[in-house]
Amino acid sequence: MSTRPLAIFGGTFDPIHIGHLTVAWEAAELLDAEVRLMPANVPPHRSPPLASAAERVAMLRAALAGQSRLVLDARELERDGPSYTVDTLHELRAEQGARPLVLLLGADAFAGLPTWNRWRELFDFAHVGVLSRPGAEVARPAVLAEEVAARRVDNVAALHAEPCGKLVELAVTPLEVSATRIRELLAAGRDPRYLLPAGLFDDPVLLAPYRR
Ligand SMILES: Nc1ncnc2c1ncn2[C@@H]1O[C@H](COP(=O)(O)OP(=O)(O)OP(=O)(O)O)[C@@H](O)[C@H]1O
Ligand SMILES: O=C(O)c1ccc[n+]([C@@H]2O[C@H](COP(=O)([O-])O)[C@@H](O)[C@H]2O)c1
Repeated sequence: MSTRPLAIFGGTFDPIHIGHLTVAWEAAELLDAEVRLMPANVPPHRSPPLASAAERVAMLRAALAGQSRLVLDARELERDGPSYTVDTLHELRAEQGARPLVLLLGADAFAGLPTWNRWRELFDFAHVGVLSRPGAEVARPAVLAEEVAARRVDNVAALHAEPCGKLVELAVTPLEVSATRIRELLAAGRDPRYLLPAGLFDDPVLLAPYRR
């Protein structure tokens, strides 16, 4: 079997920035996958976002306009309570049959995986693609290192051949950009225009959550 994978890139996207877009785009190329950006309604393990779900979706729509390789999947906004990834992948697996699913995670998010809800089950539903991120070259906890050793493949073809269970490290262009930094700049009255996607940086309504 070889089917074009479906890759999921979840995040708070408060706001979406050029780091997200660059790594998602490169993952789509490297994996030859459809990539869906999936905003979390209630992101587990962090304080609530400054922008509402509707505001974050409006920013995602503006950021994704004009191309078709990266698409929005807003399904988590329809669920109340913490947006646990295992629940989302369970739902996607039921929809997608045996199609390969790939959960994309920045290296910082991946390092925290053992704290996630039912984290080992994630591999029963999807492969994991770890996206390099500058500043996230931290030691991985031992349980995670064991999981990596058992599941790691170097060739993305292995991800096309099976529906789930493998792990691949994707060397994407390192961009030291974070939503935290962008929020800080906007709150200070600065203009981080080139850290933001076109379609966002000149829109006072979309950026209002960070200036109020
Ligand atoms: N510059 C980047 N390079 C690689 N991965 C990134 C980058 N920015 C974000 N990610 C990844 O995108 C996903 C969603 O991240 P998130 O929306 O929390 O953005 P963030 O910039 O990390 O935000 P914050 O600063 O608010 O924590 C996570 O898997 C994260 O690791
Ligand atoms: O399922 C979990 O327990 C879990 C814990 C922390 C984060 N996540 C997901 O990881 C993605 C990135 O989270 P964040 O906080 O870095 O934006 C987002 O889709 C979250 O819903 C999921």
